[in-house]
Amino acid sequence: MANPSLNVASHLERMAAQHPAQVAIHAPIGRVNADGPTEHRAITFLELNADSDAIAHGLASIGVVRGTRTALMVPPAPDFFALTFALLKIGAVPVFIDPGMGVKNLGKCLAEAEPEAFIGIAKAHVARRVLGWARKTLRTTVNVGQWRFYCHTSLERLREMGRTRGAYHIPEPGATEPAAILFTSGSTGVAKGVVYTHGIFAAQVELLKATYGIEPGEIDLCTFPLFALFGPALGMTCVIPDMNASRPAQINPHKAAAQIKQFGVTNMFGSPAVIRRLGELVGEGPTDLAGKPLVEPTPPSPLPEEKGELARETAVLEATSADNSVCPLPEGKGDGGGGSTCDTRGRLSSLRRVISAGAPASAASLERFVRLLPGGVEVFTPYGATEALPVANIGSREILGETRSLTERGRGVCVGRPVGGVEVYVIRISDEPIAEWSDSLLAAPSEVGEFVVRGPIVTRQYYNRPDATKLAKIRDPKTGDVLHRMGDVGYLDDHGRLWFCGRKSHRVTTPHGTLFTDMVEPVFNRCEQVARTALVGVTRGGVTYPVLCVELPDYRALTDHYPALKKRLPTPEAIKTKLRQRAGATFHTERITYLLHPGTFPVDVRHNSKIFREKLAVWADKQLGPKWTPEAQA
Ligand SMILES: Nc1ncnc2c1ncn2[C@@H]1O[C@H](COP(=O)(O)OP(=O)(O)OP(=O)(O)O)[C@@H](O)[C@H]1O
Repeated sequence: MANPSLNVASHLERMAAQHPAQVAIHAPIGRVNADGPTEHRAITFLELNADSDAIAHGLASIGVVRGTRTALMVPPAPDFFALTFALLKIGAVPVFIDPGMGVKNLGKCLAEAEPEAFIGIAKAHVARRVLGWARKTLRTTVNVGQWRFYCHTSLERLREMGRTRGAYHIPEPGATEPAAILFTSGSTGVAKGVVYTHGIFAAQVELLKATYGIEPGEIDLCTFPLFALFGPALGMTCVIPDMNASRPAQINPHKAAAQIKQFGVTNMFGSPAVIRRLGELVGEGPTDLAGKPLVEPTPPSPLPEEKGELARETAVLEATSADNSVCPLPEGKGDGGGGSTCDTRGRLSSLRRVISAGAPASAASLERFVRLLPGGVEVFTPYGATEALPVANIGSREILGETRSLTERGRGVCVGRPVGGVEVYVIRISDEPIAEWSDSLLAAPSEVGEFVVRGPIVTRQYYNRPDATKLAKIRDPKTGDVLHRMGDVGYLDDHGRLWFCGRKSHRVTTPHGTLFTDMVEPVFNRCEQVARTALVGVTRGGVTYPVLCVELPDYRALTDHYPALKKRLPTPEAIKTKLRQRAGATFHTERITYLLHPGTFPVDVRHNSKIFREKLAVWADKQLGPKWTPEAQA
């Protein structure tokens, strides 16, 4: 007996049968108007389902069949949804790669994924042909458009071929049958292709529904392409934003707000970069890349005053977390040049929840953004990775009201409690493969170790990367389960909450102990004289020393906003004095050397937040010179 519910595409079929007239997609016609409504094309569930059926028939007749790996390079517009569901219905294996990772890496990923078919817009085909992407394995190419464009066929032709053939019969998928290959963002090396099975997609849909209480009929502004698939599967109407999906940090917040208001959007999936940009709607001037408002720099203050500063911040925090129902905009900052929409007309009052995934979200940007939301509405920041998502969940109320102040004291970043059905263990840190699970691997309670995840959302392997698979997976001989090593370090607290302390590969092992990036950097990041910091290790004579690279606020934006400040910017020495004061207040940050970085840090293009610490370590090493040691410097 077929089990269609295991195939995510069967949710679309069900919605088309039960709610045929409900809109599945609102796609803007042309650019979105930032000041008011925009004309959108509405596609109902019935239409989307019929379109994906027609395309599925067309694809099958040109040889794209169950198991055919198919690279899909199409922006998240209606065709993307129809094609994704068509491929899933067939049982073909779509390969999703983020074009934002750059042409060189794209080529490597495509070679590794060995796609047999390639469906893309004309631009993607030009790149494919010029750069020879996947030349060895491709058999079938489809141009997304009216014309063939040197491909075997066009999407329009496929539609014509399948239009009269009715529903596509979805074959029964096995729970472990590959459903898609999704690439990681490649922030610690070349991106890896993660093999998703039908069972994993089905579990993710159920977990997202249960964790966030998402109901059919909700309206979603989907600014995160990976989640675009889940909108229709959860019965939500998807509003397509006017943005480059590979550059979420460039989203125009006013356009997003206009769409939220036009459609009464209730749910938003987004990356932390989107949350930071939407926070600008509060209208209090520019923020740095960590989402902190750029404020007038003050000269370094002595330690006793810092205690007062902490108390002041705590009071502000408490006030914020107690009541976010009133938009605390200062007088006169409402509709100024910044175009604030945070007022009685502009609050994003239809939103019921916001889900920010993919990278750490800074507390500062959450703090700003929640001021745009109705009272009681939270921003959730699920923790997870392409290989296992979601693993844990926490909301902005708990972060801003409690955990943030501990983060700033060096305790790591709280990423919440494991979601239902997912178990998280902490094992002793090792860089070696671990073939079999055993309880003897477990770290001591509260010791920082590597997170290991067990559950229905855990993927079992990377495609074509046996070495990476060996390093990341552990088999449990008792149950046959495959557990995933997150490559992240942290610990569990007494309340069962996970505290993320950084990437395992970014830890700095010194003779005085091991330092973890996310236990060190937040201590310094709250200094207003810095934008972000990044901890790296510099090795001299076999000894590794901790070095803190410091990114300064964007002083140009700051002085544009506060011209009077031009003459009062802090000197490098003043900044270092401030950092030293901070370090002295926390036991594990005392022996650090500071290095001011010119310009912005190298970061991932997608989120603008995953710092390439490997690159910074090389830079720091060069800056300090071969003869440097902290002792010699002193
Ligand atoms: N809520 C969160 N808080 C802190 N970090 C997070 C959160 N969510 C995700 N992350 C970080 O993002 C990582 C997962 O990102 P992703 O799967 O996109 O690939 P990547 O790990 O960045 O890339 P690669 O594995 O290729 O280096 C997690 O392992 C974690 O380090």
